[in-house]
Amino acid sequence: MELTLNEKRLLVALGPVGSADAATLADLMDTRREAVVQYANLAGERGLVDVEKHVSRRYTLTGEGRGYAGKGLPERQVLESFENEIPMRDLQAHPLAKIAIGWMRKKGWVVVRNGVVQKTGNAAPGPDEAAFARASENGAITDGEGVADLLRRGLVQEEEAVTYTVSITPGGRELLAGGLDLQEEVGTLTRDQILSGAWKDLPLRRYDVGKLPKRAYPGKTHPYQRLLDEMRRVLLDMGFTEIAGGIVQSSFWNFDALFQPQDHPAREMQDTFFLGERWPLPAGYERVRDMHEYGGETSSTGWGGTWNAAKAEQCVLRTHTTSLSIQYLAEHPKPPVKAFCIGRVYRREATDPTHLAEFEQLEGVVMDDEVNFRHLLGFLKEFYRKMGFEKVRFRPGYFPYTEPSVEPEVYVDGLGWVELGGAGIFRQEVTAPFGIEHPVLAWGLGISRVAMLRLGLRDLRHLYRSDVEWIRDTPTYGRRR
Ligand SMILES: N[C@@H](Cc1ccccc1)C(=O)O
Repeated sequence: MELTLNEKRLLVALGPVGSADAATLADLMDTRREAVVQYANLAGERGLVDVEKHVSRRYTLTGEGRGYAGKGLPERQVLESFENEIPMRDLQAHPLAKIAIGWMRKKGWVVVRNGVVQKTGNAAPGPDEAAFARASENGAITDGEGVADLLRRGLVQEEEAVTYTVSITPGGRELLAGGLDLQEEVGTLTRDQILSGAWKDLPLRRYDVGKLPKRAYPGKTHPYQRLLDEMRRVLLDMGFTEIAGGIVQSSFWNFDALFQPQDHPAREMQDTFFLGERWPLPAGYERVRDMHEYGGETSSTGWGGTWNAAKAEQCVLRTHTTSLSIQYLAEHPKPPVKAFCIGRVYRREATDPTHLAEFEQLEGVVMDDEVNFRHLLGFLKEFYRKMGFEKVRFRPGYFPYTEPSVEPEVYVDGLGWVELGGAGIFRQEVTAPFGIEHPVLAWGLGISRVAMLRLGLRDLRHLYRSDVEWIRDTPTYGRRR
């Protein structure tokens, strides 16, 4: 490709000197330093110049440092403010006392006896003071003894200065010797030039369209958060109300209200995070108790045995968001209800690429006059389709609170069928104690898995890491339909 005019001008400027830093060249060429670096990089790719980057560090006074400039470090100023000794209480009146006293003692300049500060007679300036004096005088210093101390105290700050040296190569010399056509190039065309066809004869500036621009990294939402927002949008668009609730729940709401027997294995210590706290049982809890013990007023026989109120009062980190669904239903026992919740849940699991002790669930309930199992399957299919999963199937499942119960699965290329949660119709053992008389469709979906699949991750843990590279490289896809 042909040289740009700017590269040619760079070679012409470099010819007599051979090598110069970018700032000098910018003066010579009457342009900005950044522009010179850009031209030099272009010419460098063609082997016409060499570009060398130097990074140097220097240390300049901070605002606080400037405040002491010329007067000395606080400990020196305070030390010089009294003769041989002074009562601590008087010394504390000095405006710099707070900073200075510690340093004076640390440096062995003073000792404190019976509330009196006494000079030790030993107060030679250390390398930090010498460095500070140099910085005060010159405004900046290069690295050296004592600088690290000043840096730690926030009296100086590090600054990086980047300079570039550009040198012409033999290839560049040869080209220059052959003579360069320095005709101005045209970077923009006027309407007239286009209409008259004059553009065909103009020396047009050339662009390398194959070249990638410098990447910009504007702030952006975390890919996982974006997916959660997308799911929320899907549910809101389907007419659902969003609900939320605390992470800490009583066992009553997390288990008992859902007809989970008190000796159910999920209620063991190794599956659930139990907390020391207890919550009082809600009014009307007796109906839940009766349901567990003998089926209450329904045809159910319950689980039998004696229901233990103390066990129900014990708090847990919610193991599923179904604990929120049932509370919402208890407060809204009359149809229609369409509610969902996106929330984090906690289980005592050994952590591995597909299991975490905390993850998100998307939970929902639909209650209405005539809703049935087919509506549930239809809803789940539609939700997954909107999330980009076309192939969905249902396997029979079991949950103590639903009958029938299913486990939805989606098909993912390369992985096969992946289980993504549970769903079903609440049993009368769950609904009756709260006076709910209509069918309730319910589901709880593990959405970290969905996100993992959508984002093409192999490890669930990645979602919760602040891996800046990954966040930068993950494109912000448009919404899927
Ligand atoms: N709570 C179940 C999911 C579920 C919710 C609602 C009904 C049925 C199943 C789980 O965490 O796996």
